[in-house]
Amino acid sequence: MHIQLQQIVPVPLKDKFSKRGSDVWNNNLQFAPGEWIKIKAPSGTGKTTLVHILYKLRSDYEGTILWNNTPLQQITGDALAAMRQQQVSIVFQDLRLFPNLTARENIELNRVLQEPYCESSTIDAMAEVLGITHILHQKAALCSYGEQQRIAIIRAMVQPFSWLLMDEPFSHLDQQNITKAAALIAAECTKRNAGIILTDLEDDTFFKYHKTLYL
Ligand SMILES: Nc1ncnc2c1ncn2[C@@H]1O[C@H](COP(=O)(O)OP(=O)(O)OP(=O)(O)O)[C@@H](O)[C@H]1O
Repeated sequence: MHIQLQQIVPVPLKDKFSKRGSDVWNNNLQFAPGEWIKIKAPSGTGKTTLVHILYKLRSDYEGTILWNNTPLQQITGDALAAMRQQQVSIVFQDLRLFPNLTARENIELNRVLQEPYCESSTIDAMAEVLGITHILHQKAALCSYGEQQRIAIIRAMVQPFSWLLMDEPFSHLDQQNITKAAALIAAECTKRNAGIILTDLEDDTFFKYHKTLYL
C-alpha cells in the first residue's frame, strides 16, 4: 500500500513549525510499500499528532493523506476498520491496553479480530523472546510500563499489516530489551515486506531505515 502526504499541516501546530521548517509538514511525500521510515523530532513537535493523523484518529489538519490513492477522508466505516485490521498496525505512545484484561487477553483480542493471522502459540513464542511469559496471565494495569510496551508490541505483530506505525515504541525499555524487540519487529516486517513508520526523539540504530525525516 502506498501512503502519500500532500501538504499536511496540523491546525494546532501551524504557527510553531512554520517558524522552523520541516521535512514533513506542508510537504509532498510518498512512502512506498516496504519502506522503513524514521521520523525524528524533539518533544512536543508533533510526532504523536502525525501518527494519529496517519491512523485517522484525528482530522484537524489541512492537506490530503492518500492510502493507495484514496483520500483518507473518504475511507470510513467498514473500509476504515478493514484497513486497520489488515493493512495498518500500530504501537501507540500511550499503549492503549485494556487495563482490566490480562496481557494475553489484550493480545488475543487483536489476533482474533479477523481471520486469525497466526496461531495462539505465536503469542507464547513472542512473549518468550521479549521476556514477558511470566506476566501473560496478569492484568495489564498491574504490569510495569516496560512490560506493557512489550505487550503492545506483540499485540501489533499478531495481526496482518503492510504498514507498522510506532510512536516512540521503546521509550520504557532498556537497551537489551530494545535490541530483542527491534529484532522481532524487523523479522516480522521483513517476512511480510511491510513498511515501518517510527517516531523517536533521537537518531537510533534500531532498524536499517531507508530514510530519516525531520518533523
Ligand atoms: N488538539 C490540539 N490542540 C492544541 N494543541 C495541540 C493539540 N494536539 C496537539 N497539540 C500540541 O501540539 C504539540 C505536539 O504534540 P504531540 O503530542 O504531537 O508532540 P510529540 O512530538 O509527540 O511530543 P512528545 O515527544 O513529548 O510525545 C504539543 O505542543 C501539543 O500541546
